[in-house]
Amino acid sequence: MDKKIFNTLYEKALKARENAYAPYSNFKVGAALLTEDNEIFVGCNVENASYGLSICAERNAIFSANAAGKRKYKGLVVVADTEGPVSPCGACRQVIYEFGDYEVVLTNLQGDIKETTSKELLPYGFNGDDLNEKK
Ligand SMILES: O=c1ccn([C@H]2C[C@H](O)[C@@H](CO)O2)c(=O)[nH]1
Ligand SMILES: [Zn+2]
Repeated sequence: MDKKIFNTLYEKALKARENAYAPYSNFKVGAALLTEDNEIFVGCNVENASYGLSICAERNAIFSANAAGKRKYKGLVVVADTEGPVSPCGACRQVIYEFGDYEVVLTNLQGDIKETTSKELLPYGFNGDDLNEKK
């Protein structure tokens, strides 16, 4: 990912992380998503007393972009206070995968970086094509 674009997304993700509502895990996560038409949507994790209802930062950002009608992305940056770059959960990998192939940069507060892609994060991923296979 271009350095300038990364820096912008990283700053936005850090800011979104500050808005995380994580009173149960105390694990705050932020995400920033760049659309193909250069808009940025952010997300943070939002937990719930009924733990299973919690939403991750990555899905929050992608759903927010969807709510604005944006479904084509160029890049996603995710940040958390982890020892190495944060690793998205399986549910988020599936949602990230839904919207094509784009750059994903996983980071932490120290600025450690893992550069990957939406496809690479979910090898042999399930996609909508499989739904029509038996027709
Ligand atoms: O990549 C990740 C991993 C975890 N979480 C959230 C879910 C939950 O609120 C908390 C602990 O799992 O962190 C994210 O938002 N993104
Ligand atoms: Zn997740």
